[in-house]
Amino acid sequence: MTTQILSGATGVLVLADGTVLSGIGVGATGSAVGEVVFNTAMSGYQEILTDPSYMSQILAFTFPHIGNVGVNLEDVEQIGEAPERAARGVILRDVPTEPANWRATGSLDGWMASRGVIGLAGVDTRALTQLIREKGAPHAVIAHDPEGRFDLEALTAQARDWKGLVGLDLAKDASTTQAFEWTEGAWEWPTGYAKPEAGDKSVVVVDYGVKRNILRALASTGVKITVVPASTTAEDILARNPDGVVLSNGPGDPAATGEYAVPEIKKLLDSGKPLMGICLGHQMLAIALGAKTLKMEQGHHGANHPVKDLTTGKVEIVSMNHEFSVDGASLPEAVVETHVSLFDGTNCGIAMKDRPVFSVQHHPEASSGPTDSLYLFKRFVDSMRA
Ligand SMILES: NC(=O)CC[C@H](N)C(=O)O
Repeated sequence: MTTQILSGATGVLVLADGTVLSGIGVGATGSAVGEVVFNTAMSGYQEILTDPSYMSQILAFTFPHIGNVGVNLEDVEQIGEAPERAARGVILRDVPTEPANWRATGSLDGWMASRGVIGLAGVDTRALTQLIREKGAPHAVIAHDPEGRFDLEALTAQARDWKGLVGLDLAKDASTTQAFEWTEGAWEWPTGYAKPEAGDKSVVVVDYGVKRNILRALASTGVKITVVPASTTAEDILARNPDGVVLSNGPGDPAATGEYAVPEIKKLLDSGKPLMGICLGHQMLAIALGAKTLKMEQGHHGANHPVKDLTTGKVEIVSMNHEFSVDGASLPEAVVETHVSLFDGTNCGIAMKDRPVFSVQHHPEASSGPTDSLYLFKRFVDSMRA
């Protein structure tokens, strides 16, 4: 890969080893440091770019045409007013064209600029993806300057000095600081999927960086939802007398957030209440049960990942976004492995043998991606009603 900046370049990606990719800056100007990951989804860029689990990451889309339909305020966004709680950098093959969609309220470029998301377009994303596949997710700085002034040495040093995601608790920054009731945004349950009916049940969602579509999916079952901060104690959660607890997705290293979250999850387990974990919530539930988590060589980010449900034998195509995973070999006796990735065999789900407690690595709320695993919300709601 090149270490030269092409003439006329207004954006760069500088890796910790000194590799430089240059192209056209889009979105916000300035620079941001993070780990570069690639996402293979072909649609849903607005949902992906507002997923809090991408905090401290720079996202390269493998699909070349991103931004064609612009952005709209009606489609699902995973975060409201806190754009810093998501990916801070985006890498694109093509410069986004003028939006062509009757629902568009603006361009991707303008939306990124207004949210402080720095973009770099016109780079060889296939070569970048191959590099990530060979060497793992590199630490890097993405920078955009309309005048094309880049201090490559300083940017390389910044990338090299960044400590990375291992050991980093980001949930505390992604989480709400106040408990609140979620009353908005139930959607119509898609046809063809048995709709969970929660009746008068209530849940507490522990927000480690929760995607709004998890709340919307739950709201669609009729359940009463209280969202609480990541640092909430089990005592405070149980004092709300919920019928079940959801441990949300979120950014960062599960072992780091687990330092304060896992002792509380253990107490929630002792309460015997139904528990459902998603992604970071899955990883920390596994730690609470005695398993280990690892930084993956190849993370999973996309909307086309095959996962096998080992209890039914069915394969579901799912949305994925993770760089850490539960070490399937470390699962304790009390736990069964319920799902595995058909890409690399990594663990994608667990359940307790004797309690209504389960979790998955993938995203049943989709957003973006297919809805094959929506049944998991039904499994959870049914366990609260049982
Ligand atoms: N989507 C998530 O919750 C991600 C969990 C965790 N931060 C990981 O990268 O593995």
